[in-house]
Amino acid sequence: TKVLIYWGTLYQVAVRAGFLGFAFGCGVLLSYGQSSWRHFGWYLCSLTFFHYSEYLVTAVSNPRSLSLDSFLLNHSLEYNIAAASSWIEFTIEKLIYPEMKEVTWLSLLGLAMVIFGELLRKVAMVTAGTNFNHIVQNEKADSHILVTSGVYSWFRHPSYVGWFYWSIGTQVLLCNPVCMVGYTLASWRFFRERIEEEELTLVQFFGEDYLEYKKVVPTGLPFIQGIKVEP
Ligand SMILES: C[S@@+](CC[C@H](N)C(=O)[O-])C[C@H]1O[C@@H](n2cnc3c(N)ncnc32)[C@H](O)[C@@H]1O
Repeated sequence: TKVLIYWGTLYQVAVRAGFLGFAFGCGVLLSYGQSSWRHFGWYLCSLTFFHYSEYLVTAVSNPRSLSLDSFLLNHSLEYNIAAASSWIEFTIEKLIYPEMKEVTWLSLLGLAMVIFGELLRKVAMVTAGTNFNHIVQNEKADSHILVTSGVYSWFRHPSYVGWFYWSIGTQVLLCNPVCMVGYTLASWRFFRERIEEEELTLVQFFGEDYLEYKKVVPTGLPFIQGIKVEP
């Protein structure tokens, strides 16, 4: 007998979505159990929800840019190392000093940061619509317009602000002191560089309009000013 197997893109999407849903379910079980891994359950839910919703919101707000990469699961080697480091830190500290992982108020603060960051990022994606692309565009599409409304009137980079606080929030949630510091430094440096590159292209695309916008609206990230322009 012949068996037809479909290995196309939709299958690949389903595998990732199914895996994220399964891991999210494990997170829910851990969260509601009485085990001391409860806060790790919250973390697992936060992480898998983030990656799943990146795909979902891209599908809704900018479907033409949708691809397997929209899950952001293969962001970078550094991103994967950061994730693995936080699991290792959590496990080691939990073995040596279990009380450290039971600081519920700190985990709740982390969860609040995660929810705030997640919401801000997704609101930014929806607000920018087709102007939002996971891959920073080097050439201006005809349809690309400058977005300055809603959360873009608070910050020039609301989705990066959201992701920044989300990432630190995951480590506050896990009560991981080493990764809290590490994530803050690594995310800050990553976004400082990313914003400079991105604003270089945005000034090329929108000229005076972007410079005016830049005068009025801050980046949203602490101590990051964006590109410097000669007067
Ligand atoms: C991953 S999105 C991030 C957008 C923005 N930096 C943020 O944090 O919300 C990157 C794309 O957004 C575009 N972009 C950034 N700011 C924009 C704005 N104010 N209006 C329109 N497009 C923008 C860039 O050209 C780039 O292709």
